[in-house]
Amino acid sequence: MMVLKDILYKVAINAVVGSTLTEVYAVNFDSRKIAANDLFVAINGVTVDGHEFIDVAIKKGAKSIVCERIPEVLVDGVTYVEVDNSNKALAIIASNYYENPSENLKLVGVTGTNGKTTVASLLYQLFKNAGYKVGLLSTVKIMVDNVEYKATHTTPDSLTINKYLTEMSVAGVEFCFMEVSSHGIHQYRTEGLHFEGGIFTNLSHDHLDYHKTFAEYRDVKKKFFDELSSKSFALVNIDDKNGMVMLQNTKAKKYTYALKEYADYKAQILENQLTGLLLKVNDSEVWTRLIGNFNAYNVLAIFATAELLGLEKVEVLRLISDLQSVSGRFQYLISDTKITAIVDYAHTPDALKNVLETINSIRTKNEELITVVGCGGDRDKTKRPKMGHIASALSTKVIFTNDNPRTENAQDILNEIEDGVEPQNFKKVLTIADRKQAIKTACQMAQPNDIVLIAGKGHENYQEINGERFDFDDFKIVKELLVKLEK
Ligand SMILES: CC(=O)N[C@H]1[C@@H](OP(=O)(O)OP(=O)(O)OC[C@H]2O[C@@H](n3ccc(=O)[nH]c3=O)[C@H](O)[C@@H]2O)O[C@H](CO)[C@@H](O)[C@@H]1O[C@H](C)C(=O)N[C@@H](C)C(=O)N[C@H](CCC(=O)O)C(=O)O
Ligand SMILES: Nc1ncnc2c1ncn2[C@@H]1O[C@H](COP(=O)(O)OP(=O)(O)OP(=O)(O)O)[C@@H](O)[C@H]1O
Ligand SMILES: N[C@H](CCC[C@H](N)C(=O)O)C(=O)O
Ligand SMILES: [Mg+2]
Repeated sequence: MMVLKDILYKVAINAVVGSTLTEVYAVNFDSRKIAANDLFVAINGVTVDGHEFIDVAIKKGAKSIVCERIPEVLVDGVTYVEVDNSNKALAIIASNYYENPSENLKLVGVTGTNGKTTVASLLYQLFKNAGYKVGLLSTVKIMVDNVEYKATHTTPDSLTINKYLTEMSVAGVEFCFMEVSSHGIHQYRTEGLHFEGGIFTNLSHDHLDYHKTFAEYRDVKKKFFDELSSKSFALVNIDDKNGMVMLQNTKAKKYTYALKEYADYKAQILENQLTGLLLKVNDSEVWTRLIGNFNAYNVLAIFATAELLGLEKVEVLRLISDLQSVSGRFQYLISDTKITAIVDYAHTPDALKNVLETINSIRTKNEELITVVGCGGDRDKTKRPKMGHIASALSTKVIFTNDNPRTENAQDILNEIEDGVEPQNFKKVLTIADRKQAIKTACQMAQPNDIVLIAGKGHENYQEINGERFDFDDFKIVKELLVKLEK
């Protein structure tokens, strides 16, 4: 329980009607979850306007309302607080309500189009192996040291973030690594958090349904670095031309990493195999089980972050060589019949291109690369032909199939993917809407030493069709099919 006035500390307020001495039992932004004496924050969302639910919230017992427009008809005994942006206010309220848990641990945010889950999860793993209590907020899962929770978002809402950070701080967690998505920044989910450091992996095409232009998408990411404090570090991939943009206005201490450009942290790929990478990181050699050029960037980011957080270089190198790959990120198995199946979360044109180029750099000419891929519904449509083009150009055979159609017509999505296929590649393409059937066909087509790539869903254990989630796990399915085919 807290007094409204204290919960509103540092919130930019335009107007108040009622008393700020009102007691607040809990904070919520969903009227359906309001209980007696709660504070309801009305948010003008993407689909509906939370202001329409102020009455419902009051009927359910809300005694304080934070909103962008004070309603014309007021209810006695209720305090109304007007702010410019409810999402932003909610984040500051969340920090106040949970007593600023981000200040009790070292919080590092990872942002960029690809590699956030990989970098954050591997940092969690590395610091755990170094003997620390660690937290993780990621697309795949949330970890409060050893306790696992289901993740619903890449970056949860600000109340949820602060709730988990509190749990972490109570559990004695010293370091927390979290993914910071562009939606998260744009909706102020990370506003007001104290970050010890920020990492920028790269920027390429994604979410242009939500952010409209690439410049807007880039500037949202940049805002995260603009808001870091002078005591924090900003670590950016300088081989990506947007790396410098991220550093432009930050007050944080600036560090760069790169494979190509001059940088504070440099890596060179000495060997690139299906079993791992041999890297030269600054002056030291290190072997990692992670596969593919892009993972050289991820490993370098991890090395730099661990050093910036105070770990010894020799120790960090040893820990890097012990890292296990992240579920659904280039996760592979080799069947008894010598077919290699790879499950990867590549769901953007850039990630798909990287994964295919990596496989092509490893496989020999007479081995086929059969790719099974689709695109999610209710998401950026412009990436569909691009992914169709890339998949068909860089594979020897490709089967287009459903990802998560969500509320869209699955066939329309497949048509849009096919639109990107160049005429000379038509002969490589099959379309099998049913994902399981598509994976099965790929496995049946594969000969010994061929590679089957199943891209787009990675760790996901469901397929969402018309708002309903069905059990579906690419890795489990391909594993079972390959075993069956062996018999
Ligand atoms: C498009 C988007 O980002 N939507 C997020 C947004 O919801 P919204 O704006 O649609 O909410 P809304 O339904 O319009 O409702 C507006 C407000 O009215 C309230 N409401 C609504 C109904 C009611 O009866 N009573 C009530 O009070 C709602 O609680 C809400 O506060 O705010 C919600 C609360 O924080 C999020 O859960 C929700 O994420 C949805 C589920 C989602 O799918 N988001 C994806 C796109 C996302 O955020 N992805 C990124 C990762 C992207 C990446 O790959 O990088 C992520 O960080 O997860
Ligand atoms: N540093 C990188 N650069 C380019 N591609 C990468 C990089 N790291 C991983 N990838 C590719 O992108 C895919 C997604 O990786 P990851 O899940 O780590 O990204 P993410 O940023 O967390 O994605 P999301 O936005 O969905 O949370 C991987 O499966 C791999 O194909
Ligand atoms: N975080 C991403 C994941 C996309 C994964 C892909 N399988 C899809 O469903 O589009 C998003 O929500 O856009
Ligand atoms: Mg992620």
